[in-house]
Amino acid sequence: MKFSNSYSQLDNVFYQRTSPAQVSRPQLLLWNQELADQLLLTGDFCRDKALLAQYFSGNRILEGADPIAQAYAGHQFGSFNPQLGDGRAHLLGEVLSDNGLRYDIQLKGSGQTRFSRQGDGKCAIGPAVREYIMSEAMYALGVPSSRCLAVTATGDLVFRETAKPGAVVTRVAASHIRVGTFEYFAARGDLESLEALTGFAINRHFPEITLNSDLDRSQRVLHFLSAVIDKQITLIVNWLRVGFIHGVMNTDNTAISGETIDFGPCAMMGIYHPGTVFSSIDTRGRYAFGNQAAIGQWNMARLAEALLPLIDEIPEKAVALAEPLIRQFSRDFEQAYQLMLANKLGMASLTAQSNEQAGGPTASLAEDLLAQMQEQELDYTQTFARLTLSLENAEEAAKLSHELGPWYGKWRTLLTDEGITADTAKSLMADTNPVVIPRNHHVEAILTEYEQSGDSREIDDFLTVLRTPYKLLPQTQKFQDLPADGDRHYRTFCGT
Ligand SMILES: Nc1ncnc2c1ncn2[C@@H]1O[C@H](COP(=O)(O)OP(=O)(O)OP(=O)(O)O)[C@@H](O)[C@H]1O
Ligand SMILES: [Mg+2]
Repeated sequence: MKFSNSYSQLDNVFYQRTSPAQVSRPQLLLWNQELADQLLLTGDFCRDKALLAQYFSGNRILEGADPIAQAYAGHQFGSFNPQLGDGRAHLLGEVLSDNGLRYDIQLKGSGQTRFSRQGDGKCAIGPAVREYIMSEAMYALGVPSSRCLAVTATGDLVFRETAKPGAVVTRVAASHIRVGTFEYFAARGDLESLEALTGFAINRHFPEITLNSDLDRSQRVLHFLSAVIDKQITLIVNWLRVGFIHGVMNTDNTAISGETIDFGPCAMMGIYHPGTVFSSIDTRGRYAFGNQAAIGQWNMARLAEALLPLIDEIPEKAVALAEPLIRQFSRDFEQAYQLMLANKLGMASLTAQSNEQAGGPTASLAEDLLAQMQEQELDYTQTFARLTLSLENAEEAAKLSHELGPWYGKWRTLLTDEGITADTAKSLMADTNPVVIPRNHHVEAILTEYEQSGDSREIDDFLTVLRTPYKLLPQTQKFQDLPADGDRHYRTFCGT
């Protein structure tokens, strides 16, 4: 593994240089060979589980790594906390992947740092394995996401409500720069670091902005903000496409790269309802399924605020330049969201009328379906998968026509009117509507079983199914049945 360490070459206000904690008995629990191959991780040590456990528990440091804990701040449930940072994570460095892109390799659960506050710096096996499963599922679903290379048991206990076995999860992401990283320097009035961070983030994620020599500083920063907003829109539209609820969309959990990070209290929506919330601490539903776009926009407004001093020295002027980009979020999101729903219904673009006016036939057809799903308490994933199937299966079509009433006929008529054949619609829908999601009750059952038996075969089976979410495998059904209680009693917790 060949590291570069561009982040740790920034000024030391950006991080604390610190080593992961030593652990008692490291044991490799999960290893992601496909990801290792993509990261061009070769060499004998990759075949030596004991050695991998040493490296990915933090007991040994890979050659060339320069471990740091990154500083960041963040708005948590709307309140600003100026001092967060990696309280239980160590960034080892960056590697070049087979796609020519640079990825961070970070250990999480790897011990205390200067940013730990009251925390123990650790992670239990359950949340570590959960992050591995959920992030791999998201990646396979085609949703921008951080991924996991490994989960390593530490052999040490972690004290939560009870004593639990500890683990270190190795996370891979395009970077770990968060909206909260910008807020950290803005709140301190450290404009020099803010500018350095912005330059770093632009080089790393949007090099085309650096290459455009026509832009002055203000324009570069505005282009950057706009590019981050576009990525957030794409991310959230994808979450809504597959029924993902992040659960803790604080600005410290919002990556500039536009990837899903921090899988602490996340969950999947079964029965469609925009108010769906599973996180035990989200008592007011701030991060409910249907609120995610509005929160995404709110988070982008926090990023814009942090960037204001780089946009113009005169605050009013800076606001006047940044504000239209934040307002544009709503329009761009709506467009992307409606297009995504159209795709879920087999239409590659919004119909001509929908493009001209909000509430055109495609948009209202989709809205009507969602309203009906909500009222009839239908499963989101299953309903779209059944609609897909119904295009080639008359029996399914008859059933749906009965269950959904006139809506079904209206949809088929619109497809015909738009000149879209059943085959064309079906192939688009099959690529847009997953038949497999990491259903909450299965994720929990698998984690419980694993914590009791230590046998990872069931996890492997589950992952095999999750890795082909648009295809039914013989063993798929086993992991796709619906929970008896419709997830009404399901709760998630931050993995702290
Ligand atoms: N057990 C812990 N020990 C020390 N710090 C912690 C612990 N758990 C969380 N924190 C810190 O609390 C803050 C918020 O935690 P949060 O649950 O959002 O993040 P996380 O799951 O630790 O990490 P990430 O966002 O990197 O996935 C972060 O600064 C995090 O480092
Ligand atoms: Mg976090």
